[in-house]
Amino acid sequence: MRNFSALLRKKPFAIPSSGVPLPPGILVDEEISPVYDSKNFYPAKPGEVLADRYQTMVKVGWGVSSTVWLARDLQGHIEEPESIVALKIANNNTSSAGHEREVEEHISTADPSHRGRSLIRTLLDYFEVKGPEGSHSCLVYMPMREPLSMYQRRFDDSKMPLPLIKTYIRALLTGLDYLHKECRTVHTDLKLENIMVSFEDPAVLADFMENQLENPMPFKIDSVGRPVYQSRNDFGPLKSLRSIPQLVDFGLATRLEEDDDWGVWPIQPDHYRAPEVILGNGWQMHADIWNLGVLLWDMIEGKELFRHIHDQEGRYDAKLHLAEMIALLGLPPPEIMQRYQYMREYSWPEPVRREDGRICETAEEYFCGPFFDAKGITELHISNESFSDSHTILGRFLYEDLIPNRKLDDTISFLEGDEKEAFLDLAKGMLVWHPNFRKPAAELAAHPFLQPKQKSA
Ligand SMILES: Nc1ncnc2c1ncn2[C@@H]1O[C@H](COP(=O)(O)OP(=O)(O)OP(=O)(O)O)[C@@H](O)[C@H]1O
Repeated sequence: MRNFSALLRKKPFAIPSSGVPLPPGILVDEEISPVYDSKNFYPAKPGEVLADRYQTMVKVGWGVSSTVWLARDLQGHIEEPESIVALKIANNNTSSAGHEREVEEHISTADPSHRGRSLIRTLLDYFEVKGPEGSHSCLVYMPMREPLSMYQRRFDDSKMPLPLIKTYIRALLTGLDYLHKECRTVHTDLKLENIMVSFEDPAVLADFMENQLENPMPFKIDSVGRPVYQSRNDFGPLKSLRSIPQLVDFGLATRLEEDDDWGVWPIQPDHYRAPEVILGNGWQMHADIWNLGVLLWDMIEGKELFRHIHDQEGRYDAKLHLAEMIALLGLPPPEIMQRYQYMREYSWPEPVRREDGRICETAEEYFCGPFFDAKGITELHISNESFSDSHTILGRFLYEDLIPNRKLDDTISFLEGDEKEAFLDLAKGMLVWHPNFRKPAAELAAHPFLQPKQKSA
């Protein structure tokens, strides 16, 4: 029997394969990465049909081990409106796409009725494509407008309006509530680039795609003959503020099924790293709450909270980071110190390689500890100007001279009065040394600071 719906399927159309050639000497997109190896990337070109279904049109992003393309979905009736998807085409040598797929499939099915699920990017489809040097996993997603880092820059002074920021924070917390409670998954890599914003109006995407046909991407051919296209991801000015944020990139996410499952290896971008990760105390979902707590400054102030975490050569320095945490939050409580001393000797199940190539077996080696005095119980009363109360702790911080004179309350310039107080109250529920005393995502989402203001009659 003939399959009539297949006959009426959308057809690939001619797509100009490239625009202006770029000089071979300049590095384009993924080529910038120090670990770039051309043969690992799929040589995607505009106009090709992958998996007999997706016609690639324009490259919109790249990472160290993937490129991201917008593509027409040819499935569906010829008269149905065009459907555009985003394809993340992974390198042939990476297992992270398989892991990402597994986690995202779990997230899609854990509880489809939860409000937070729609605030997390999930997979639409998955397939493999053969390249000249092996097989590449392709993850298919809804197309999104841009990462939050780019969206922010569309506003004066890169500051989104406060009511909008509040809505976004509430949405991200609702997403995290789903991820933590229902999916028992830790994202581990929350940053503005991993929060993507949806299209506020379908016309934005339609106009962009139209424009690509008239004005194709510049490209170059690299030294081994692979075409490298220069990605385009500027979808132009906002038509409205009707976008919603989604948490993306689950390549490093970790599932912790049981209450006593712990992650021990290093996670999180340097600025957003939770203290339990640096101290080697083991981490769970609460590490994401710290991470988002730090990210609030990027969203509200347009600046990072931690300012003194790099040494003079610009390398991340964990002792500086802990010193700044102490300045902003006071000293860690005794339970954290006890656990730190107890875990210091703990070797990871597998060694971890640092960026500088050193192989490390413990958190202390990795982050260049020790950080606190191990000599029994030491009573230390801090009474310098930067601390209002005195604390009693186990073990002295070994780098007291590095503690900067900063207070959390002074880090906020964008808010005043009651708004500032309410914001700090929210943040102080997230930036807590003891992970168990950080508030869970659902409780934080209901915080008064995040609730829309009632309009007076
Ligand atoms: N659904 C999407 N719609 C539009 N653009 C996207 C989408 N997903 C990703 N991108 C673009 O591609 C870029 C890279 O995507 P993503 O963050 O998923 O990869 P990555 O994790 O950085 O890659 P890698 O794992 O290879 O390092 C994003 O910063 C964004 O610009």
